[in-house]
Amino acid sequence: MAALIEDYALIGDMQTAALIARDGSVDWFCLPRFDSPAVFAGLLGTEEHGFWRLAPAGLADGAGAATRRRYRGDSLVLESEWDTPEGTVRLIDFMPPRGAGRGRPDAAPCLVRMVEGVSGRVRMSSALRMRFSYGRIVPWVQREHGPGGRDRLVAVAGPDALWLDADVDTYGSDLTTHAAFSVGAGERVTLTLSWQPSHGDAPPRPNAAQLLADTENFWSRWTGQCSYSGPWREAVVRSLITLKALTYAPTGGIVAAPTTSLPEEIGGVRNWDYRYAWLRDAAMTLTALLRTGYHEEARRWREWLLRAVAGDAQNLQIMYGVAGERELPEAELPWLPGYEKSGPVRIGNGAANQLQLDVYGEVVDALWLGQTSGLSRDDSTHILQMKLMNHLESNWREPDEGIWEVRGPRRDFVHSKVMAWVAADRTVRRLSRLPLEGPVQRWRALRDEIHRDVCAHGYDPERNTFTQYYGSRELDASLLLIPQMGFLPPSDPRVVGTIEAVQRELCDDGFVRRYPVPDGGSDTLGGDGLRGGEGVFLACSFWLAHDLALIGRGAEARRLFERLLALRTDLGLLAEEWDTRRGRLVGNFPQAFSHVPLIDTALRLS
Ligand SMILES: OC[C@H]1O[C@H](O[C@H]2O[C@H](CO)[C@@H](O)[C@H](O)[C@H]2O)[C@H](O)[C@@H](O)[C@@H]1O
Repeated sequence: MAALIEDYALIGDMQTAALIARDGSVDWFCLPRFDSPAVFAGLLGTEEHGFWRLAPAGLADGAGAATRRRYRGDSLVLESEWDTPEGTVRLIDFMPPRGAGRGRPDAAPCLVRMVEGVSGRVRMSSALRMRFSYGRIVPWVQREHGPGGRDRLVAVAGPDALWLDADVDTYGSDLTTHAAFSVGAGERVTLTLSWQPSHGDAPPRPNAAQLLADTENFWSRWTGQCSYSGPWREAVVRSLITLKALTYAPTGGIVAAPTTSLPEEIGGVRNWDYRYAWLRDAAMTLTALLRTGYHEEARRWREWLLRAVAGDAQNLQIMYGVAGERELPEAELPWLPGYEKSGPVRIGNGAANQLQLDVYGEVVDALWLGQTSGLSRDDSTHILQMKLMNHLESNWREPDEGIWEVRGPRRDFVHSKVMAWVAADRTVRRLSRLPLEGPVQRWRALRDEIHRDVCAHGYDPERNTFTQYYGSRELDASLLLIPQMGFLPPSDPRVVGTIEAVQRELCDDGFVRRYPVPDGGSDTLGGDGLRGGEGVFLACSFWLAHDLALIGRGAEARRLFERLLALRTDLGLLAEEWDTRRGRLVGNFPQAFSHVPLIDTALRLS
């Protein structure tokens, strides 16, 4: 059975990622890209769907969890240690970056597992069960004899080949590759798994010690660029590392999370594939990176955006594949039972074809921040921005699926209109600086018209709150972004009224739900077109802390922020949601959309 979501560690090479449980089991690993089929899908099924466990042998059932674990400094190199009756042993897990610009863009993706003896002599056991195509295909495994008895195993299934290099003997049984060995103090045993297309040549044998040094150097150079030195720095830097890990290095695209179908409710149906580049999530990520000194990522994402949108700027999609792919058909994988039986497991994402008008605002806002943060001026970006604005001018009155990607009827979501205002506002500001580049009067008129429309139709004067959509009485946590986006000042009574209404109606244990949903476990259809409930939404809870600070309730804001920080795992990671009843993280993991507002709120509070 898979571990608790909070028990997983993330390692990655900025093209894909792996999740490793406390007991040393890699239960999720897609190769060669984030959105490729998984070779270890035990996370969403059983051990039959693939895993690689490396841990001390002979520990009693249930006693397999590492005694302690941490990332080595500000890096994605994971260190797990077990104190056993035989002695202490350390396992170092990492993936060396192979991205463009670091000399080895085509290097084979590689998972390195190094076992180091700390004291005594500890018997170790490795069980490697490769199941390609999300746990469905047992590969054909062969031994290749190498010089000096250094054999390699190669596992082939269709287009994929995985090469296992081990310092110790391996043997096969139960369609699984095993190794049993021991390490004494000061000894090191390494096992590596490298992916290659099956038609390609054998990848070189990894030099693990060199790769470890390169990987640690990479992360220390990268985190060394961080300009943030305020309070909660450790949490901010870990969030930045996580966001960087979710960036697809060859193109600059950013995935929302490295997983699919971790449920928003244990046992529920709200299970989605997040291994794609949402414009909304990526734009927000960019603003967090820009504010903490990371300009190169912003420049590369801007180029990614231009390429992804190129050719069809009128039909902007709300998400793309990491290389800009448009077709992301949603399908179910019936052979996977789902995380703790939360089915269906889905790949692809039908939300790609939705209309979500807010993305225009998020994208133009990120471009604006880039412009004001010193990113070089770029004509193509300006042309794109004008095309987006032309489209928005004719379409902002349309009902849409909104920020939460509802699968119910389209509505005039207030947040979508507010973000349309943001797009017009940032365009006015840009053209006020560069008057020759466009018709500032036209965009000013549009901006003011949207503002009047939202205030007339999206605000309920009786209850003194903005509402979820025009004509509704319901609330929506995305309204918390109104003051953060500058639509109205924090001191405006309508803003304060909305924040207080969200606190009254959407809070659960002080954390914020996105909007009202049926009770957990219920079979009732919610307003979002889905059955069942979900946890409190961490991004929205950070937004509340941010707003409280904006309206001068700093102590309350800090208390909420600290409570949210306490929900992070021991390794500083956050999923999308929190189940207040079970006290567990739920939803895809780790989730950029949770780490971004963590950074924004820390910046605001500091
Ligand atoms: O709950 C319905 C929708 O949930 C997902 O969307 C959520 O995640 C996105 C990525 O982080 C985020 O941009 C969006 O605002 C969230 O609501 C899912 O991907 C959708 O397909 C689904 O309809």
